[in-house]
Amino acid sequence: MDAPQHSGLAGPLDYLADRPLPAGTLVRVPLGAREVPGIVWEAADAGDGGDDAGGVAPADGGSAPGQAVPQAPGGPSPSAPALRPVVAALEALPPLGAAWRQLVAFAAGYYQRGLGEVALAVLPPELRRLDEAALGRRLARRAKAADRATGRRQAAAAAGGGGAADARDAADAASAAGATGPAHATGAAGATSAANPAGPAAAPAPGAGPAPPVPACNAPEPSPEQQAVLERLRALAAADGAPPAVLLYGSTGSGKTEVYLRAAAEALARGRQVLVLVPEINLTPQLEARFAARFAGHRLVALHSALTPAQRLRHWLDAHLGEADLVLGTRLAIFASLPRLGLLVVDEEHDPSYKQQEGARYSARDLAVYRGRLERVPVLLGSATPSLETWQHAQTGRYLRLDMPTRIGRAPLPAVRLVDMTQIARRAGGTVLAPALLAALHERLARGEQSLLFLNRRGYAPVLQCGDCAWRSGCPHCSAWRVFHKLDRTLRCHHCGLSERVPRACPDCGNPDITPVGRGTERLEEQLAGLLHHPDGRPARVARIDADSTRGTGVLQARLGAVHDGEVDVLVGTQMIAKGHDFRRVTLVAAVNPDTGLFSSDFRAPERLFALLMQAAGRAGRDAARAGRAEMWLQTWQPQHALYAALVRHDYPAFAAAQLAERRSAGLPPFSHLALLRAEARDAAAATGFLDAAAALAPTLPDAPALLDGVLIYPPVPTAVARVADVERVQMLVEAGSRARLQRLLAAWLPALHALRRERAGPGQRILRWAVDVDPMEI
Ligand SMILES: Nc1ncnc2c1ncn2[C@@H]1O[C@H](COP(=O)(O)OP(=O)(O)OP(=O)(O)O)[C@@H](O)[C@H]1O
Ligand SMILES: [Zn+2]
Repeated sequence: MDAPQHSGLAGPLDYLADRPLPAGTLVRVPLGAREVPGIVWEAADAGDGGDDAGGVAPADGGSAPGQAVPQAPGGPSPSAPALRPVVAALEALPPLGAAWRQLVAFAAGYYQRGLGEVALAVLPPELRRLDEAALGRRLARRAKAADRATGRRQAAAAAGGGGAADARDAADAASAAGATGPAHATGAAGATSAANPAGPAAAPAPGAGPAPPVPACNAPEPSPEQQAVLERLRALAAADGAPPAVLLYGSTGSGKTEVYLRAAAEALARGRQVLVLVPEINLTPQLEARFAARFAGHRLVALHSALTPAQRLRHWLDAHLGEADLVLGTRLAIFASLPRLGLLVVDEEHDPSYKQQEGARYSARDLAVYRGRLERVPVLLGSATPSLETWQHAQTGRYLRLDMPTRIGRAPLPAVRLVDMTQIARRAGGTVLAPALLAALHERLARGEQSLLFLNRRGYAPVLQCGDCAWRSGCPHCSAWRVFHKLDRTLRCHHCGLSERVPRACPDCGNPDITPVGRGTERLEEQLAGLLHHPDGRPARVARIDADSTRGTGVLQARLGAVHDGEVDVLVGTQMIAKGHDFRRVTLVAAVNPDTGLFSSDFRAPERLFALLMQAAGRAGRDAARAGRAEMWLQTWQPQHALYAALVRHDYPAFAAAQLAERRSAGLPPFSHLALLRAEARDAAAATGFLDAAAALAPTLPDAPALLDGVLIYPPVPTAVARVADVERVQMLVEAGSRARLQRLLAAWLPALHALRRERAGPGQRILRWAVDVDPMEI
């Protein structure tokens, strides 16, 4: 669905129902000539005859704005045009709770999208396709399976388990109450509050009595720092009102995950559900294993985009029906419906992948903070290198910062060594690794330790070139080079996906001598295989992990398993290997060419590079017994750079202070608030023209002087890769001193841009699409 983003046009529409439907009920409604899924957003007033379903947020609401009937809280007003009836209602499904609807409404408003668009986009696609009968069958099947499981669990509880079964029963009962639908006009609210463990059937209320026992299964004794953090968290959970978001600022390997596990155990013991967000799908299996091992008696489900549609629906229902106690997922899981949510964890909160980059461009991290406040549950943001926004909030006291500076087992952080590449004689083909680094790698091989080589560029070489003429392997459809992949002898564009066999000779002059320029992970792997050997002459076992080498289910997990089992001596990879992994035998991490991150036009590039390198360094020396020898090597042509100087001292606070000072003087976030207007067209002039016209519209808006006070609208510029798949992309930055100002302007301005787009239909004016990105991550 190519739903245009549209603000202000996409509030709920009114429909008729033959009986009162509780808010949060999934329905199918007519929209224009089509039938679309929708959600009852506001139940009609029970006193008005009960024939109005209230506002419905249809999936495509607003794409037919002429249909929009303003929401009339007291039922249809006499002057309103005839309402169309709801086609079907999925009454077997407990309605989506008030908190969930408020989260979605907030996200739609804040990120300037249609309500129905966001609401339906964040539900499992399969759910939208089910009809009442299919859903009924599915729920009946689940109920049967659940009965069997409850029997098993009650037996287990009798044998000494905790209050999980009780809380589950309460949730089941609540779901059942919600599912009766028409008889309970306030069913939605009833379901959410009944599902909260406040009733006698539930586990002890927060703060009642001493801390509940934590299941002891394979849990280490917490360190003093972990202990202190957990005590503070306990106090927060027991206090009245919404707790502040907590930044868990802990070194790599300080045991943050162990804190999540224990905080989760305490929430579970209170009968609550726990949501844990991780930045990348490929980090979910290992974390899932850790949680599953710890919480054997609890239901744990994953929610991410790599699930099959059927799995995603099943897991979503587990969460929504209150049957899953723990939900572990990537950014989309922030919208999971959790009737008894008690704790939100955002691991590696600084990670850019929490920002959705298409459609509704939301930040799952920011929404987690909002959701925590809304539902009055603790939010734990964990990082060794927090985002500067979060760090600033911790400085000003908006978030509570809890520190864990010490690595488990008092292991020191790896020593950081800068290799000054300007001092190393250039050889033909480029120096792969500095001699000192090569020697350090051989030391590890001799001791039977592992090394990680990190290069954030996949493929064999980023470009091929002809030795005779000016030909280079450009992409015909993008302003980018096509990357040479040697293994399957292709030239591939990483932007549009175009893949072709490598030509035998230069397509322009016929010269057979075309050569790779630069180095990607494939080439690094190949070169290392010839360079590295054990003391007895055996070649080193080199493996590679990047998006190319790990296609296919299970490949990545198998390869990671080989590293954990010691079957690999040197692991080469992209940022996929830098994050999260708890490798025990790695004592050397090297960044082969990190400088590329220093000179980006994006003001967040240094922040991202610093975090990535700190995180990569954190993969070394995680086993205290070997940590004394752990090293992080950086090959750089910029040895004096302040970023590296801070990295050598492991000094995130100094780096953050310097960056924040720069941002303050440049008026950049977190000291200002940004939105990007993007336009795409076949022709760059049309995209630029649209944005210029949009900028010209702003001062003509009603109340423009007040709206534009303290707001800067910059001239449109091409994006970093300006053309992708023959589409030109231009963006325009809008900067405001406060969030509220930015929101006010966008809410008034964007609706006018829909009209503008329709007007600009002339030759050379047409754009393909436009969108707004609030709090953009990449500039
Ligand atoms: N209290 C403890 N006693 C002993 N071992 C512990 C303790 N806490 C954590 N560990 C172990 O220390 C290692 C590092 O812990 P963990 O993975 O939780 O760190 P982290 O802070 O999440 O790391 P990173 O941010 O680098 O991913 C793990 O192997 C974990 O099992
Ligand atoms: Zn391309």
